[in-house]
Amino acid sequence: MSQRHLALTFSYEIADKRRELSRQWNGFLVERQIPCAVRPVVQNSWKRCMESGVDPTRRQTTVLLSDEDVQKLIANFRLYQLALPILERLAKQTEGTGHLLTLCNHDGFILYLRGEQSILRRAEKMNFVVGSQWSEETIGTNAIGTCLETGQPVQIFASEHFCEGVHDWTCSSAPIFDPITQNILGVVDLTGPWDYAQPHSLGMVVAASQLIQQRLNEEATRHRYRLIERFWEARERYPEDGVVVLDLSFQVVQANSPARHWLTNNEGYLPQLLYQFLTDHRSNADAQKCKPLQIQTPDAIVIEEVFHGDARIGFLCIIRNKPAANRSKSLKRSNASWKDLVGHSPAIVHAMTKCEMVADTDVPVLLLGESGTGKERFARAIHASSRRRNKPFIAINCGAIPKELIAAELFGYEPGTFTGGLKQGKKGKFEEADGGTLFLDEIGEMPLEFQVHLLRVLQEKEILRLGGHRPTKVDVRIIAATHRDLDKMVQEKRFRADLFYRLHVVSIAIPPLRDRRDDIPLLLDHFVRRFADKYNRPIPKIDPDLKAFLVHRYDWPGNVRELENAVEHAMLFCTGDKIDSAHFPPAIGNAYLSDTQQQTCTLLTVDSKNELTCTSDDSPSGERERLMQILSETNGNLSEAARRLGIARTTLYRRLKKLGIKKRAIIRAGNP
Ligand SMILES: Nc1ncnc2c1ncn2[C@@H]1O[C@H](COP(=O)(O)OP(=O)(O)OP(=O)(O)O)[C@@H](O)[C@H]1O
Repeated sequence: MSQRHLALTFSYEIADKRRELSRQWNGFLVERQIPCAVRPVVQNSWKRCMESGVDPTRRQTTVLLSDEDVQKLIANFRLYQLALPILERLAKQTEGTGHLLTLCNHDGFILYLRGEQSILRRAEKMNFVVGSQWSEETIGTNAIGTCLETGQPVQIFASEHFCEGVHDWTCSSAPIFDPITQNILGVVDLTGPWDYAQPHSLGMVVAASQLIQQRLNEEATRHRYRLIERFWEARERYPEDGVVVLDLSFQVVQANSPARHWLTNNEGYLPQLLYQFLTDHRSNADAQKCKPLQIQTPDAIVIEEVFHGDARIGFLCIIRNKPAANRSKSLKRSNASWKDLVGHSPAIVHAMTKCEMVADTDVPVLLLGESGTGKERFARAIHASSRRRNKPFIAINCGAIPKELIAAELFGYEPGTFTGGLKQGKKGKFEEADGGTLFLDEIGEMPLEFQVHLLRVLQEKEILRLGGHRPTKVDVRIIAATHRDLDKMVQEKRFRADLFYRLHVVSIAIPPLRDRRDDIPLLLDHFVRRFADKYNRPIPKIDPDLKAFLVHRYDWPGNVRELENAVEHAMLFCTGDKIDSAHFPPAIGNAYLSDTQQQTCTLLTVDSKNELTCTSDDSPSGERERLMQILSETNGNLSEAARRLGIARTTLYRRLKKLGIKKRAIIRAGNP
């Protein structure tokens, strides 16, 4: 069903029913003196439901887990055991009120459900049972789903529910947060037939969630103490080595100074190792009821799990006193894929080294940099030097796909899902990239409401095609890129924090060209050779003044892409053996001409005492001193002086000659 069709259905077909229910409900509210205007929280939720195509005529949620899957979720849901005594007590207190008490996980799956049999039977009609999902996406506006979306306690009254099948109910939910990451862990909810509803229900779930939150915080503090205790034990045992303890979200809890030093020099490497450790040695189910595991990595880092009772609570890492920090220096650029990346500036070599260090792992990498700096080039090089190199590299620009199509593009669709869609259905990019790498370019442009779906796929490693019922496992390494400040977007709530942390296990900054001018001559030569080859012609030379301008003074707002296009333009228009400014695109040609004018305005001359002065009236008075200073600093070395002035040596000679500056004046400046 198309968005438009849905919108029409929403507005015409069920509007009457909705109005009738609203009237009854508002009457009920007025009777009890409760304000009854449609609230922004409900309006916003309806908008989200419309946008994600929820069918308002839906009568029940259709996402239901098997008993086995429910047991697995409960086993890994640390909140469950902790909340159980509080929930059991509350269930007793609400007996006879016609309400059902539930605890749901962060995906909105009901894992705990208590209440009277008659109400449970009524609720079954809309699939309100253990294992069913109550996210907004599956069953529209409802307290559980809306609370998960907004992170706020909420009560949703009868016809405020988006889907028809839930109009006879009123529900109240309050969230519980992870004390460390502040992500929502779950939701406590009270649901009952709308005519039994009480505004107090919201207060009750808020009180219950606060009590559970308090238990969680106490537990987190106990875990932190245990981690710090483990740190001190290890510190005494390994006095020569770096010692660091980290919590489950790989945040450093405590580190000694050798470890802090190592962490600064090897930013992002430890989370990558831990991620690899978990992928290689532990499934989630193992994390409980088993013994702590200890391994030593080839670069002499010992990783040991830290347990508290049955539960894993963090990691202890011992960085052996071996110069592991030099590891990056000894790393050889082994693979041909890196040879296509031109650059020898420290900034680019640092980025390449970091990329190569993580290339052969499966950790997600986030590449940060302005447009045209080479992020996709880096992503391809990472893929080509990983063990996935013989599988597909699929790139997708998240900013270039219309919002409505993004789910179909990434997850694919089954036959007959869309009018106008392919008859046989279509694979999404995740399936296309199976076994290989998926490059999510411009990830900052990913619509906020879609981010939760992407996060789920990254966590579950399985996708559900649109219109499909059976999820498909996918094995994909994610590399994402953006020119935006994602940190800031997270603070402004324009990018989900949980997705951000998932994507940026390792983040690598690709510097703009103006911050690595040393690379410009190499890149100019590289592209001149490449286009000479492409257009089958001899290699021309770039005019030295123009080259000096391009290397030292032009700003390159479009970075390497601009440079590449500019050289291709020049190669197309240059027919002789020398490229000059007229062959470059007008923007660069004009910038060069105005730069030359500025340079020649500040003419040098020599006074009667054979000393350098400026003739330009409007030239700054300090100019003379500056030039003398440069000649003095370079000991009269004209090549070096030209380099510092950002002009070609021939230009400096020409000017000196034009101004009649004698060798003697230059030598004097060099030997004051
Ligand atoms: N270090 C490099 N050596 C050689 N070519 C490069 C280098 N960096 C970038 N390029 C070339 O510059 C062009 C732009 O690079 P790329 O598309 O990777 O940039 P980007 O940062 O992904 O840009 P955007 O953010 O706009 O997508 C490409 O043609 C690429 O091959």
